[in-house]
Amino acid sequence: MEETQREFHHEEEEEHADINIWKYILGFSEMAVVKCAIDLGIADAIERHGSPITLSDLSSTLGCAPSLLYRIMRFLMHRYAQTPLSRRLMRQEEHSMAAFILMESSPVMLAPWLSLSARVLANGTSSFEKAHGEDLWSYTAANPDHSQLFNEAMACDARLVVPAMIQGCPGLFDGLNSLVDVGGGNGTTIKLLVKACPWLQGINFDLPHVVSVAAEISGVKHVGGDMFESVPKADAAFILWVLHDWADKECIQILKKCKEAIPEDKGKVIIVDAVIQGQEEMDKLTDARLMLDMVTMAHTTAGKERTLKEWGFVLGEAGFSRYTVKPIRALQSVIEAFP
Ligand SMILES: C[S@@+](CC[C@H](N)C(=O)[O-])C[C@H]1O[C@@H](n2cnc3c(N)ncnc32)[C@H](O)[C@@H]1O
Repeated sequence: MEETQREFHHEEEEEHADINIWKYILGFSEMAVVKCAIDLGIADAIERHGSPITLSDLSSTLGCAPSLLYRIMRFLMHRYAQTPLSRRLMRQEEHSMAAFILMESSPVMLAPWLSLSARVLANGTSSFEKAHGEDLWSYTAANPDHSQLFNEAMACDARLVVPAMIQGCPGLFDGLNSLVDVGGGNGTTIKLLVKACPWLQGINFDLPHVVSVAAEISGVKHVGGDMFESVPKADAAFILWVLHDWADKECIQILKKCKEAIPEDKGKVIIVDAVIQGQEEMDKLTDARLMLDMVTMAHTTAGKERTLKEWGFVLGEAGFSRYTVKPIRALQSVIEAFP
């Protein structure tokens, strides 16, 4: 009996392998076709049409062959309900993720994936540097087009995270008069925060080449600089999706600079970053967080997604006396750290 069960289990595992190996081999097509759909403007054309559209109308609107478009649509329809998810592929939409997909599927960001194994073997040589000869931040400084694409991609995420944070952490910004967003990109995050909490004076702090081209935002001052040297003073420092780009040593240095920027008695640092959970705490976004960790491995020099224990370590080393962690409806959690 036991032998039969073991055989059955083995057969099941083999079948699982037969199916899933194709997901590994062909999985890339998923992002590539989604990019193709954005490039063609499929979701935008359907939205403009205002009601379900026939294949022939859609293909003539887009100016492409119906037979090829049919196969693209068959793939997308098979995968995605043509509702909130497909709307995220529109370029101009509140929850659009088009820029994020275009950034991740750009040749610049795809090239480092090809040398991921070399990085793992060499234990440290960055795949991005191997592909481009410099790290991501030097590359964006020298390539304004890529910098713009990168900042627009980050802004897509900010538009999802900020409402999730405000809903999931009521009172997070109460009692603060000023807030500095460290590594704030083009200022989308602080713009949304100041809009939601109009009593806040906002500072958007990022590298000079990023803030010098950022659009003016009412209630927000753009400041260029280097977070490893100093961070502009404010009642609280906010840092979204920045610390995961760095190794522990750099992460501790950035946190120390954030701590210096806030009042010792009533200041706080608000970190918004992923927390990698243990087996028993897995949720619907666990897989996406593990994928994100692979992205940080491919695209940053020594960044990583951290477990709770790893967050505790860097916060302790940076001199924070206590911290709280709150999951929100996003890839990231909110960590409040107090001096
Ligand atoms: C992954 S992006 C996050 C952007 C933004 N916080 C968001 O999530 O929308 C990391 C940001 O850190 C900035 N950055 C990198 N090195 C920096 C430095 N030394 N000083 C200040 N900002 C830096 C980059 O320019 C980039 O905007």
